Amino acid sequence: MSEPEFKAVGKLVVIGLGLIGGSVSAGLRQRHACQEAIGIVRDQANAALALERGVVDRACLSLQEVAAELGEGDVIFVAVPTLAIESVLRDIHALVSPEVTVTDGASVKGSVREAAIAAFGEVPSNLVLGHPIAGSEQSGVAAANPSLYQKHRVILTPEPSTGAAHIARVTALWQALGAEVLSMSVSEHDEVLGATSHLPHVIAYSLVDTLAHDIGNPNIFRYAAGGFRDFTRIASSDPIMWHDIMRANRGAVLHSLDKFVDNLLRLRDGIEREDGEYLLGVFTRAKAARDHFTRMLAGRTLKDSAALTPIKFRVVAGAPLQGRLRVPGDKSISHRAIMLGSLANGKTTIAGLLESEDSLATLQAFRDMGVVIDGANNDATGEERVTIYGVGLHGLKAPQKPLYLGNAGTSARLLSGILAAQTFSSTITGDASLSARPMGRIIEPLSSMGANIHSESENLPLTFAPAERFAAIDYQLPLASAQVKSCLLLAGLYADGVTRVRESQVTRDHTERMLGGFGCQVTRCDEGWLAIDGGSELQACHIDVPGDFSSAAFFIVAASITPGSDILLEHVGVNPSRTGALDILRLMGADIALLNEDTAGGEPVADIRVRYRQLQGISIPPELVSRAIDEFPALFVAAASARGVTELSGAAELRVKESDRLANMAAGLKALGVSVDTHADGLRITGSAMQGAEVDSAGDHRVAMALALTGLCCDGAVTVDHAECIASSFPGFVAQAKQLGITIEAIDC
Ligand SMILES: O=C(O)C1=C[C@@H](OP(=O)(O)O)[C@@H](O)[C@H](O)C1
Ligand SMILES: C=C(OP(=O)(O)O)C(=O)O
Repeated sequence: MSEPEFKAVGKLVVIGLGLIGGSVSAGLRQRHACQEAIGIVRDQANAALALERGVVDRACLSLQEVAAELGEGDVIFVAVPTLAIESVLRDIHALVSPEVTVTDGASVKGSVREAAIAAFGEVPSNLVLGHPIAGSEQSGVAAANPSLYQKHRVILTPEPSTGAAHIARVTALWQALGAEVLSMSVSEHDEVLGATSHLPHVIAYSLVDTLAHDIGNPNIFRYAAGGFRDFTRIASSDPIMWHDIMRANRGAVLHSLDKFVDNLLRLRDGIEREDGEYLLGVFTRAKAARDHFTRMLAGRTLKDSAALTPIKFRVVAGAPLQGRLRVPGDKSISHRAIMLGSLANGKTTIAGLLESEDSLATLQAFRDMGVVIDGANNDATGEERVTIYGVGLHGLKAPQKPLYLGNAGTSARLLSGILAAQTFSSTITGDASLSARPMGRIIEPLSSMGANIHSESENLPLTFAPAERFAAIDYQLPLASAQVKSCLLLAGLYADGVTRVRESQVTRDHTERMLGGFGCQVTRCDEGWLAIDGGSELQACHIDVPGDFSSAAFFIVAASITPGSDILLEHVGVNPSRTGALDILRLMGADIALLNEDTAGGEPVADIRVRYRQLQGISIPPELVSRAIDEFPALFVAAASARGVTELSGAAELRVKESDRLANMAAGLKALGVSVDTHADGLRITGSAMQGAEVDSAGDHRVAMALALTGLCCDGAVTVDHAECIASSFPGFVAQAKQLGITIEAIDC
């Protein structure tokens, strides 16, 4: 490694060369990030070992030997067991200049602060308390590892009086070791660590101790398989250190331990009573939480899409598209299957559920309301299935925290219809994009049913309080929206009387169809009114989710614009209320055939064969707009590669999707040299040759995937920034695009 231009610290003195202290010293030495690393050790044997292993430049038996050499810029790192810290701090107070920065690595911060007050009479401004979250069950200088802190977190707990220069120096020290530095208060730190680190150690020690002593059977360890080994790894940690930690953080550890014992007793009771549902509830909730946590650690989180690992797409024109594949499950149908399965009586199974950020947000929301959802697991045929143990219309439980719906508009609006009618309060939140989307469209009709909804300027967060009365309404939809229609049909399940809704344009009818599958008929009355009876119970069923037409649309356009292409997309949902894009593309001259037409779970499905044919610009018939609403980003790319002009009007809704899709697609296409004029509710695109450039998804999954398609007909590569947002609907987009022969790379930023 090359020598850095400046040293993070001057001289480093580590008092206590165990795993923690030894790794700091070895790491800074290896990175040439300190002038000299000096270890203060107990005895000659440890001194010799530390020197031999290259952990320090110099080893001494007492601080006194080096104290006089130290001044501003130097750092003393205290890494002795927690209960020995006070006497070390007394030595430092007596021997060392207050200009020297002092820090520590103890797991409990409250007791170190008390030790400092006992030793110095206060927490001195040169003492920066810290804790690296990078322990291991190994101990001693022999375990010192220069990379131990790489990509780990270090929590500093500075006091208001701590000197800024000292904090900066300690921060630089940890950053030089590759760690991420966070800051929190002493009490917050001890509470969090009590629950997440100290409690698991108590449990691991206790479990091994129970098996070792109480059962008294030596064979027990001989046959202890993976589970035991994985679970008890930390019971091999240094007993003295953990003895000290438990005593030092007694209050917080007892608090977490009481909660755990209480939960364990309830689990014991559930096992005794053979309460399968309770056991499954605990286990599936725990598995979901643990999987969520694993995803978070991997940087793939159901959180703000800003927290996903950033990627760019790079696409270049290449060979024709060839081959066949099945796109993942339909997003709209997946949301509804989770919702209705949760509200049904009995066990619903779902095959082909979409596992994307949006649908998983819905799934998590119902888990947060006490619904047991298991899977996806392989069934006997090898197919992945999700099982939902429905709680009935009135069985949801109050969530303990706001329901976080990420980027999912469908989830927010449909769920609102359900939450507005519950007897408990709840709040829904979302990422920045979802928080900017209009919610007045559902607040207004739900409020007229009696719902009690609070929001600032009709945006998320929305808070639902129990309604005094919840009554059916007749509602003529003022805009074309399947989400609003579905929200009201779901609310209608809970309302007194018959709820009626009427739409003036066709929108997707998955809710109506699926309610029928759950045994609750939505009646189609005269003059286009849909009616649902309040109090209709839902009966669990099996749902087969077809491939998502909106995801397939990207490949349909890709094959239509790439000369020589011929692809087959299998088992795609072709519900006529969704396939306006097929009509539009056919009007433009596309060669698309539906084969093997069938139904699955009450939805029409087919294999879609697409062959290249030169497209022509058209004026898009207004009656097709609501049936093609999500496919416009892809259709705009078809228009850009077509001969002539394509015009669209009556599509103002595109401005309030995950982003303003008219503006963002126009910006992307213009950057490639296409002539695009936008107006309030549409645009005009003149097909032309395109030049590769860097374009931006604006965090919108459909814009990201549509702009990627432009690379197929550009002269030069197209790079799409902020492409990680595709996880909302189609996490496997790149892999499937490659499978069809598209030359696309996802580049980590
Ligand atoms: O009901 C649904 O599943 C959806 C309806 C449409 O939204 P609007 O109802 O806002 O048009 C669509 O854009 C969205 O992707 C999914
Ligand atoms: C608009 C979309 O979804 P939602 O409204 O559920 O965020 C979409 O997927 O294009």
